[in-house]
Amino acid sequence: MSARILDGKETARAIRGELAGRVAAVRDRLGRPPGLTAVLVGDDPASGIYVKNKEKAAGAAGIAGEVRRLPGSTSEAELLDVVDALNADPKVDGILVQLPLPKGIDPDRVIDRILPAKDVDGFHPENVGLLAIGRPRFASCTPLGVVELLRRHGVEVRGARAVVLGRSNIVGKPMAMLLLQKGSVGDATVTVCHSASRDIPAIVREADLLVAAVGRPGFVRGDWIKPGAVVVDVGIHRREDGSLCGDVVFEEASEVASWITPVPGGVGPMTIAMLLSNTVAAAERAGGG
Ligand SMILES: Nc1nc(=O)c2c([nH]1)NC[C@@H]1CN(c3ccc(C(=O)N[C@@H](CCC(=O)O)C(=O)O)cc3)C=[N+]21
Repeated sequence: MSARILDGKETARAIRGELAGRVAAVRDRLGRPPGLTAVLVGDDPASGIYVKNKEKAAGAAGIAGEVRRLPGSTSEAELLDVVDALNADPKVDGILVQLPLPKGIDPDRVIDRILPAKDVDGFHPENVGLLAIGRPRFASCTPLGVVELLRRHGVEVRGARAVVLGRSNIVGKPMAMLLLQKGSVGDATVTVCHSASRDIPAIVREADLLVAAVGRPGFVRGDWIKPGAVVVDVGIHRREDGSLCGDVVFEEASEVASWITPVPGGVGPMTIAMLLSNTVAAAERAGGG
């Protein structure tokens, strides 16, 4: 193991601490803390754990975090009514509808219904569009967490050849957009690979920065990594023995990379930290601030 660790757990803790002053200022100005409501439909156990982690982290940052748990039998119309009520609630600055949603509910229709100013996940088309044209408001939390993690470790992205594995709307595409942004966190030369890409190992071997978000355990092998490259692993999978692993074979890649994220303790905690940061930003804008 020669790579240095991009410690997401510690960095997320630091960010929560830094948010405290801004949270206090919101309290002074609005007479209430920033408010975040997560909506969880059904009882997917993994989603339940994530939502609980978010609730805990919100509390630690002085944010009023609430989880609205709805039965798996909830209809799309009922969920849209809940979103409407949260849109209209002045104590709620940020709304997150946990994905995936049960079959029969169209996630696009639900996301489109969230007030863009409360869309702290950054999934609403208006927020995606603002990011695409270089005027980011709320960017998707996972990609945002990745660039923040790199920035705080002094990893230079400018001019780097960045390869993103995966083209999802919530990770791959916004990740590419952020790395492409003009300015401090961006200015990379970005390639996005997906299931139809030819010879992915050859493309990855050119990468100074690799972001793996394919959703397949151990997809990226150590001999794909250019010596000295920076490796960010967005994947999270539970092995049969209960332990967690990512999209990258850590034991192999960490022999070659200069920096690498662990799983767990890398991108996951940063995702939650960015959700809190977006919520505080939403509260700062609330009531014309
Ligand atoms: N609307 C919506 N927004 C999301 O941001 C969202 C979502 N839906 N659906 C599910 C995914 C997944 N996700 C994670 C967040 C934190 C960790 C995290 O903190 N992981 C810990 C380990 C947690 C554990 O022990 O299982 C770590 O990597 O160290 C993981 C996954 C957010 N998601």
